[in-house]
Amino acid sequence: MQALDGSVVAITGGTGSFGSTMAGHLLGRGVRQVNILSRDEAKQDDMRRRFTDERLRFFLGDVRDAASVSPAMRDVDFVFHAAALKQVPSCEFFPHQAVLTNVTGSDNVIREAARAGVRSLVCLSTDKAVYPVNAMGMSKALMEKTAQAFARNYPESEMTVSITRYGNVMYSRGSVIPMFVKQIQSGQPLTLTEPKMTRFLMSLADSVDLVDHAFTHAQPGDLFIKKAPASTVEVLARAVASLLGDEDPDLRVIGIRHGEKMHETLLSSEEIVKASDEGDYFRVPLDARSLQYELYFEEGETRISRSDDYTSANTRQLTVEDTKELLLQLPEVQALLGQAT
Ligand SMILES: O=c1ccn([C@@H]2O[C@H](COP(=O)(O)OP(=O)(O)O[C@H]3O[C@H](CO)[C@@H](O)[C@H](O)[C@H]3O)[C@@H](O)[C@H]2O)c(=O)[nH]1
Repeated sequence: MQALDGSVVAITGGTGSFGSTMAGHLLGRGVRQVNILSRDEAKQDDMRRRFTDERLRFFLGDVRDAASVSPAMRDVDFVFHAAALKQVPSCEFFPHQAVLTNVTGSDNVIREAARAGVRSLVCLSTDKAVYPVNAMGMSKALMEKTAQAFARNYPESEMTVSITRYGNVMYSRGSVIPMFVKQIQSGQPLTLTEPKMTRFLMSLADSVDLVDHAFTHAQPGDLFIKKAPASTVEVLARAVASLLGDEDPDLRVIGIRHGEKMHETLLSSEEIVKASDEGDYFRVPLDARSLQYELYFEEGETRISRSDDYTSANTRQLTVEDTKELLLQLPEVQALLGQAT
């Protein structure tokens, strides 16, 4: 168990919603210093003013440029790698940009962190990396492979690299929940891509817990998944509308967007057979075999057992009432309804 108290943590993409929430959480946990690496000086300035905490240090840089990553890694114990291009439609139109940031950039972060003597690095991934159909998911899948290859190829490294994989984070910037809120507030119909499409729903607080868990429990190359319920897009729209007092919202179906799946997969059946169930989490250990498969043949490594994928269609399905309950736990929804605690 590696304690975070008194340690120095670097967060790539540290001004984004994940990164900045994680920073606030870590400051609360008593870390000595948090290095924020990001590209946008205006967002850094906003964050500096918002936090007014001397333990925050800001580094301008881009994960694509290894030389700009290295200063943020100096004397760092833990790294949370959240920098990414993560909008599905924009990555679909500019896939090579996704490769540069999500694959090459991740490789740079892993190398620079290892070189700087970091103890543990957690990479942030997404359900869209499993059986990927869009460029964002494909690039994140390659990021996962890059992290696992580091663990496999450098077993002597002092650094533990692990991965956390999430479903949709509720109320994240540009996502469908704040969009539904705006549509209701301005009296417009709610636009549904496909009413029966399902998504895993997680809060930002849940995702921070998952990173914390990985920092303190990971073995090299581990992949962690938090179990989560799911709802259909229609249920989500009705729940948001109902919270805002509209029990019979006007729904308009606009059709599936570029690169979208009807249902997401958090864990493939191939991963499930290797995973251990740790209560709130699944943990998938690294397949640490080398390329010399014949060495393992005799030991009968193959353990094939039939299993289903863990998907947003077969996890616990939320009703409108369940979804409302989940939404009411979000600080953004509490603020919206004037119930901030
Ligand atoms: O007008 C709209 C827009 C979206 N949706 C649907 O709502 C769901 C959620 O959409 P959105 O909030 O845009 O999230 P996703 O497209 O699922 O992907 C988001 O969530 C991923 C996992 O958190 C992140 O990795 C991505 O960056 C982010 O775009 C999907 O089923 C969409 O089809 C609608 O019904 N109507």
